[in-house]
Amino acid sequence: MVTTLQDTFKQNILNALEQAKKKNKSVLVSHVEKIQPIDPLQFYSQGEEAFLGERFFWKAPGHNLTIVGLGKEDKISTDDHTNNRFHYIENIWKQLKESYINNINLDRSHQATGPILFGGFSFDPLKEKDQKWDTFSEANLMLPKLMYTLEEGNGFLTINQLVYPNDSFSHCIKHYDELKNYASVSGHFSCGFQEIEYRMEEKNTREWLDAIKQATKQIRRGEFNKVVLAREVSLSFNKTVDIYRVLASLIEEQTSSYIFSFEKGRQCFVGATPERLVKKEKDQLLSTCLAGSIKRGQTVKEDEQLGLELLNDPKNLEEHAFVVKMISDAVSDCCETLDVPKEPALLKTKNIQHLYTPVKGKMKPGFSLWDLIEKLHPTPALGGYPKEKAIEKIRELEPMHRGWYAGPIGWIDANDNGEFAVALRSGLIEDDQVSLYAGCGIVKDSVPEREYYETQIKLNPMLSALGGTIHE
Ligand SMILES: C=C(O[C@H]1C=CC=C(C(=O)O)[C@@H]1O)C(=O)O
Ligand SMILES: [Mg+2]
Repeated sequence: MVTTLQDTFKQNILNALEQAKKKNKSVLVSHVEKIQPIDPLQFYSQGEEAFLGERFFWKAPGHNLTIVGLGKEDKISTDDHTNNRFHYIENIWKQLKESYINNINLDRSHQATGPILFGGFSFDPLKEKDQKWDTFSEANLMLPKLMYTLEEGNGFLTINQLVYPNDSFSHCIKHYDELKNYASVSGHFSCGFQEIEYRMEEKNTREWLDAIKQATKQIRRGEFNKVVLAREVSLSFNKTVDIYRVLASLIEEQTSSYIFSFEKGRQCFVGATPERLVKKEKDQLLSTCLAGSIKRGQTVKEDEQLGLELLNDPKNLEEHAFVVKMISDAVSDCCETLDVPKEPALLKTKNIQHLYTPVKGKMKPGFSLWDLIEKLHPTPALGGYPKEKAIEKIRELEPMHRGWYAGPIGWIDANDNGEFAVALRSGLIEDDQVSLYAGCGIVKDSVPEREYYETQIKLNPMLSALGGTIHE
């Protein structure tokens, strides 16, 4: 594989063709070039005709990184109903890199350029499948044909092309020229105001409230310490949901969250989550403990008071403490040093404030990003404590199927750098139908009605992006 920022594409194709013929198998050419920054959403929408159902969008909080992928040059997926899926993906990715990327020459100074996998995982591969999530595998990652990266204001275009032994040089060059055209966009995506009508149906609310009562009883009996229980609402719109408007609105409103979309055929999984699962950059590890919530105030003063209340509330501090303990324990084996603040701080999004403890580590050699994901998922911010018991309880008590809600979603590059977030504050869109999900950390002092109110707040980012009403 050859990756370069210079215009050596033709030479790379010649080399790749020679190697493909010699080995009698495909070789990946991943061509990266710096381009004038373009609007990521314009690029995304430009790919609609050719790549609908095979696109992704990812924006990290702030302005540091946005990536948009169009088309699937290769994919790794599994419907394996065991917990082995992270290492399954790791092994196939390793094989892909060995067979395709055999004279790797990456410019390592820019994040998320060259060959990367983007995708996600279901929350629980052992839970029986639900029809709604049929097309989403337990793990689904794609190597895009074409990818735009906006990193710190710099634009890069990556074209990934598998070159086969019988390909002709002219065919390969034509393919490249065609793909490059997708980056010829100008201006900014503007969504304008549009009235959208919808009907909302809450699913199994009574059962959900009962599940909380049952969970708190079992916690008080000492069966386990914490479980996160989620619920679902269904929305029916009077027309097909416009995914660009949803993303544009999330980008504008949810500036401290990861904005993501992953398309699978006619369905699109979208969200704005404030929760990082893990980021790995060389030997630096970052994870986030985010659990414990309170609404935002109407005034600066009220907002500060609510924040202070949260920082001192025993029930929320307990919810948070399980997450800090589990994440610190889970990554400690992989790290030479680990930095975990003793007290949580506040992380505020437009709609909600959370208790927040960042975890930083310097990794020991020999551990991969996949190892970290496997150890961390699900954290007690979306599973519970202890981990296995909590997953069992979710299967038993939660009256719905999570699908990819609360699963890891993100990207990894060819050098094992990457970042995965937890797919919270999310929904599955199919034409004019949307399912939204929100959950709450249940501990011994949880009150069902208060937890219900908390999920209402957590539904608001997606409801607002879809054009819906805010309940606060
Ligand atoms: C499970 C969700 O949020 C988690 C993340 C932050 C705060 C949480 C809480 O306070 O309950 C949850 O653990 C969700 O948004 O669906
Ligand atoms: Mg909570």
